[in-house]
Amino acid sequence: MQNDIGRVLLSEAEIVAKVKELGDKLTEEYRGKELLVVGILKGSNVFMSDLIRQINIPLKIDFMMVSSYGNATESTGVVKIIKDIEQSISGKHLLIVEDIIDSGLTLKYLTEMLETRKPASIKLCTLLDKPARRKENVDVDYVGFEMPDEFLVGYGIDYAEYYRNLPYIGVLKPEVYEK
Ligand SMILES: O=P(O)(O)OC[C@H]1O[C@H](OP(=O)(O)OP(=O)(O)O)[C@H](O)[C@@H]1O
Ligand SMILES: Nc1nc2[nH]cnc2c(=O)[nH]1
Repeated sequence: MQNDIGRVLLSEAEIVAKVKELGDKLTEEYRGKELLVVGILKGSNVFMSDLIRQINIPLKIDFMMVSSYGNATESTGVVKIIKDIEQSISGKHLLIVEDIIDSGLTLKYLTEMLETRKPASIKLCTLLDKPARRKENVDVDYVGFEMPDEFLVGYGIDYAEYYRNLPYIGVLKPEVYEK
């Protein structure tokens, strides 16, 4: 698996430091508020697990699972909800956690849909952002790293469901796609 990585763009240590920095900011932002952290599966799983342990106030967690990419490297633009949040979000402060924002199609759809359920607020936190790829304008409140327009894997982010367990973010060697 490690042999398939052409270049490491973000090391494990850089990610750990950034997650701590984000956790400190979120602790201050949500102190005294009823916080529900919602991870968008599957990609956010690794980031979310690390992030919530750096937020030092009471909080609840939930997950949504949506599908927009399948095994493709380009968004299809069609967002399908596979698993929904299992509790009422009315009056709660929602923090949506993503691993990566690319076209913005997934979050645009999700935030508009969740707004109709009348939460107290919705904010977005993503580890990685690729602003050059944006097709829909979404306001992202917390961004770990801005990334170039390359297909990334690792730290929860997959190619054909593999590489999610890499502790760093990298790009694959071109020959991996030819397999
Ligand atoms: O801004 P967008 O272009 O909409 O892309 C972002 C979405 O793509 C990725 O998920 P993916 O569909 O690959 O599913 P996964 O999280 O299960 O890997 C990522 O986790 C975001 O949810
Ligand atoms: N694996 C992967 N999925 C994505 N979804 C949106 N952007 C990306 C990316 O760079 N890599």
